[in-house]
Amino acid sequence: MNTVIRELVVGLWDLYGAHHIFGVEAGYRGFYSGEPVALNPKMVHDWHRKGGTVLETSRGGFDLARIVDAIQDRGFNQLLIIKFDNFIEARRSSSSVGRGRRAGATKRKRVASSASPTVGGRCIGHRPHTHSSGRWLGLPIVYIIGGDGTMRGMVEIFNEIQRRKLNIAVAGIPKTVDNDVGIIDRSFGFQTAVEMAQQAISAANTEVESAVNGVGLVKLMGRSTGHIALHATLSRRDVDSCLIPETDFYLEGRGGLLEFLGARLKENGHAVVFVAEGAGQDVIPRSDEAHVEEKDESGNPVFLDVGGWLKLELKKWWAWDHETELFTVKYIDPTYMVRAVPANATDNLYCKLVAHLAIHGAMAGYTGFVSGPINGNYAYIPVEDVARAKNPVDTRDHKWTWVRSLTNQPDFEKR
Ligand SMILES: Nc1ncnc2c1ncn2[C@@H]1O[C@H](COP(=O)(O)OP(=O)(O)OP(=O)(O)O)[C@@H](O)[C@H]1O
Ligand SMILES: O=P(O)(O)OC[C@H]1O[C@](O)(CO)[C@@H](O)[C@@H]1O
Repeated sequence: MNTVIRELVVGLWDLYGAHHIFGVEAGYRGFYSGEPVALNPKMVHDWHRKGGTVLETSRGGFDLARIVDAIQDRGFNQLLIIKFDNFIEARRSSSSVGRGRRAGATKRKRVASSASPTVGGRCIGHRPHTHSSGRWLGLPIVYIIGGDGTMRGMVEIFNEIQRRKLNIAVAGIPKTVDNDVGIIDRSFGFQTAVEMAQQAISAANTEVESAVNGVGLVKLMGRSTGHIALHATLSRRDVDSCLIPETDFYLEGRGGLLEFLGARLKENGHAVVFVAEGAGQDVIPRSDEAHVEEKDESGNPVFLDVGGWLKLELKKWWAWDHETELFTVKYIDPTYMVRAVPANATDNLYCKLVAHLAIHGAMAGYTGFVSGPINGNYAYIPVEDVARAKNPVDTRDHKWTWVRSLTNQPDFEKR
């Protein structure tokens, strides 16, 4: 996240002469409840080496009318909305607007503006250049970067801006560590998360190889998709079972996980299980019916803790079936560890590419688009398509087949 902000500020500053750039903190609500923070290349120069997000974050707070009012009233000229809380305001120096592709001769209205730049959420904006006549030369651009929820918010902001006939373009960069945004090849931050997950897996392996009948249980991020668990399994190889939201699994009986782990412990004396946090939600007993409805501030379902549940179930199983034998479960939950670190080299470079792609696309007059690679080709994609698209693990494709052959785990098909 910080790398994208850094690249946007430096790109706007150095490539397009945007010298009044501001950041706003704390989410979409920042449009209407926060004050912008002036940013410049000197200030952000080392942000690519920081984890987390310097401009703070939060969920929820999406109030469409107040957000677009803020854009309109505060004289936002160009905005980059990073993640679901960050906006960078920048300014195009010339030309016409096109929906997801360069419009032909769409005439751009020239709007006088001396308003100070506005930024919503964690926005970064700059004071618009004005022509010596005081006329404003550029076209305001709203850039939005974030996960599937952010993309849905972007569609609403874009449609409202269009409805109000505001002379503001909207651009976006998709981002979520789960890599659950569709159409684009991958989200920045995903490869860093997979790399960080290796540390948890190493620890699990070391612990269980040092124990008698040790089971290493690692719960990885992945609410609706198991990409991190899948890629961590393939890159580590010494995983005995990979459980993801896209596949069901069961514990008891023939072909169940417990039968499989019993055989592994008998054969090797230890085993490692990866479970994505969104897996097993339909097998965990829901003692508190109210819990079924729990949502986070953005309306996302709050999942039951599959890692804690599995740890208890494994312990109960062993106590029941092998009460005289030693057994231990080493449970590791690196959830925030894999997300709170600085971007690795690959992601750092990727952040620069998508950030500059978004700036150039917006400055070239595109609107309602998301920038990102499709089959390795960088593209501008209509935001509605990205907001609608999902990116589940395809359990029929080669990668999942590799996981199945590498772990030899059951197919959990109830017979
Ligand atoms: N359908 C929607 N319309 C408008 N705003 C939305 C919609 N869905 C989510 N949002 C808003 O978008 C923001 C981001 O959503 P959310 O918290 O789900 O994170 P996200 O962008 O999906 O990222 P991540 O995948 O990291 O969780 C939140 O402020 C939320 O209120
Ligand atoms: O920061 P929060 O609200 O706990 O969100 C955690 C969730 O965000 C994600 O990292 C997606 O960005 C999920 O994998 C994870 O469950």
